[in-house]
Amino acid sequence: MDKNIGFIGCGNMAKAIIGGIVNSKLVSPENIMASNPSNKSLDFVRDKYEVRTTNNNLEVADFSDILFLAVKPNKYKEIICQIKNSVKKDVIIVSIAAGITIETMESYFERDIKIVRTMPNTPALVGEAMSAICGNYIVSSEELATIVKIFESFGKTEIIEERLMDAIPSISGSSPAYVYMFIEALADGGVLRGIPREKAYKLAAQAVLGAAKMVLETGKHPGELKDSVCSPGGTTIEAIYTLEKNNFRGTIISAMESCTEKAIKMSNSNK
Ligand SMILES: NC(=O)C1=CN([C@@H]2O[C@H](COP(=O)(O)OP(=O)(O)OC[C@H]3O[C@@H](n4cnc5c(N)ncnc54)[C@H](O)[C@@H]3O)[C@@H](O)[C@H]2O)C=CC1
Ligand SMILES: O=C(O)[C@@H]1CCC=N1
Repeated sequence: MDKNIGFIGCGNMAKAIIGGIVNSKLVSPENIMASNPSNKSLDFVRDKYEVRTTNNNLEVADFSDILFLAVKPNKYKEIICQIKNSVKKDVIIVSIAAGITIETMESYFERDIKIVRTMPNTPALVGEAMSAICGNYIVSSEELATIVKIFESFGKTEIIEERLMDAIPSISGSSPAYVYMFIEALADGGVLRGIPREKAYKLAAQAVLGAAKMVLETGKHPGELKDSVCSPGGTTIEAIYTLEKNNFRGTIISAMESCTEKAIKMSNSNK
C-alpha cells in the first residue's frame, strides 16, 4: 500500500498494530512513523520493525496520509489541538480510543476532517485482532475500505454503526483481559491437580483457541458446540452445573455492562 501511516503515541496498542502491519508486509517500514515523548518504546519499534521514530508529534502529523491517535483518551484533546494545523489536508485520522465520539473529535479539530473511529485489541500483535470500525460522513467508501485493509493486515474487522461503539470494548476491545483471567484460572485448576504450570498454560490456551476456532469455522451455535462436549452423565455436565450455580454467564454479562457504562461515561466526560 502506497500510504504513509503515522502513530502519535507508541504504547501497547501502537506497538501491537505496527507489529501487525509490518509482519503482514502491507506497508513498508519506511512508510511508518511513530512519535512518543520517551524513547524506550520508540527504540523498540525502530529496532524490531525498522520504522521511523521521533519525539515530535508534528513531524508525524506532517508525514502521515493516515494518522493513528494511539494515546490514552484523556490526551486526545491536547494532541488534536497540537496537530490540527500540521496534518495533511486529506489526512484520515484513525481513533482507537475507548469513549471518544466522532462528534467530539470533530469539535476538537474545528473543521471538516476525515475521521475513522475504531476499537481494535492487543492480539493485533499476533495478527489476530478483532476491530470494529466506523467512519464519519466525509470518509468515502474507498477510504473506509483502505482503513479496513490496514486493520485486516493484523486481524478481523467489522463495520459497526457509531451508536454501538461504546459497547465494543466490552465484547472485543477489553475482553482479551477476561480471557487471560479465564486461561489463568484453568491453568491454576490444572496445577491444583498436579499438572506442571507451563503444560497447564498450553493445555488451557489451546483449548480456548480451539473452541474459538470451532465457533468461527463451523458456524454452529455455541450452545450446540457446548452440548456436543457434554456426555450424558459425564464430566463436562458436572462442570457446567457448577458454573451455572455460580452465575458464570450472568457474571460475564454484568462485567460487560460495567465496561460499557464506563465507555459511555468517558464519552460524555470527553465532550
Ligand atoms: N490496551 C488495549 O488493549 C487497547 C487500547 N485501546 C486504546 O488505545 C489507546 C492507547 O492505549 P494503550 O496503547 O494501551 O496505552 P499506552 O499507555 O500503552 O500508550 C499510550 C502512549 O502514548 C504516549 N503519550 C502520552 N502522551 C503523549 C503525547 N503528548 N504525545 C505522544 N505520545 C504520548 C505514552 O508515552 C504511551 O507510550 C487508548 O486510547 C485506548 O483506549 C483500544 C483497544 C485496546
Ligand atoms: O481499558 C481500556 O480503556 C482500553 C480500551 C479497550 C481495552 N483497553
